[in-house]
Amino acid sequence: MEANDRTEMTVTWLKKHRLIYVGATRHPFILSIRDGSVDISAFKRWLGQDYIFVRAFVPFAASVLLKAWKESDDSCDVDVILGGIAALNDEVEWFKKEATKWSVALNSVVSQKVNLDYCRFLESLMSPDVDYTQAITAFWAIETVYQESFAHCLEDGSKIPDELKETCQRWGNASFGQYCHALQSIADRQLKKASDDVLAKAEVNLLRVLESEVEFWNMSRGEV
Ligand SMILES: Cc1ncc(CNC=O)c(N)n1
Repeated sequence: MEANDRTEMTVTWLKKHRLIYVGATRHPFILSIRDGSVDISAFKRWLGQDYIFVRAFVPFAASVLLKAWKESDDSCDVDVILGGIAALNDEVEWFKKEATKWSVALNSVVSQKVNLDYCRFLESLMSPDVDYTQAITAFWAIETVYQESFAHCLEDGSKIPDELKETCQRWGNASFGQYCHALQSIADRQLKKASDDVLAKAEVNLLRVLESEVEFWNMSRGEV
């Protein structure tokens, strides 16, 4: 590959940073859901913390939508992102229902440091100084880690406990996969025409997302 080949930048980056990507998408927590050995207290911790994260992810998604509307040459981007926001609306309700099922009191969950740091990072990406290319690349990466992780749980040979199937289906289903691919195409199109400076920043942000996702799973297992 030529050093300046910008075709499918996201694919190039995921190859380059494969170890951390695999760390985020094949984490022991995910593997334990897949093989049925998951510690239920870890699952409940994840549920409470992820609800806090998702609530911060909603305004981030809204900021990406705003940037798409202002900066994108293709009005379809707004539709893709709006679809993501609609899914988030369902997701917030799902978390409430799921929390009741597992007796997790969402309003008394205290955000852990890893989660606070990740939410603060999201907030930094909401700044108007961060351009659409950087924002959409981070957005794609965040959604894709969950899609890849939970889709792996659903692959052949899995022994997911019945009561966790819905969780895996939420992010592992085919239509969420298509949505992630649509985000990836948008990110690749934007990265192709970005300045070297924006490209460098987008890659740093991608690494930050992948590291944060690994830490989020570690936290869920009670390891931080
Ligand atoms: C920590 C984390 N990363 C990604 C997602 C998936 N995006 C929205 O739901 C999520 N829920 N939580």
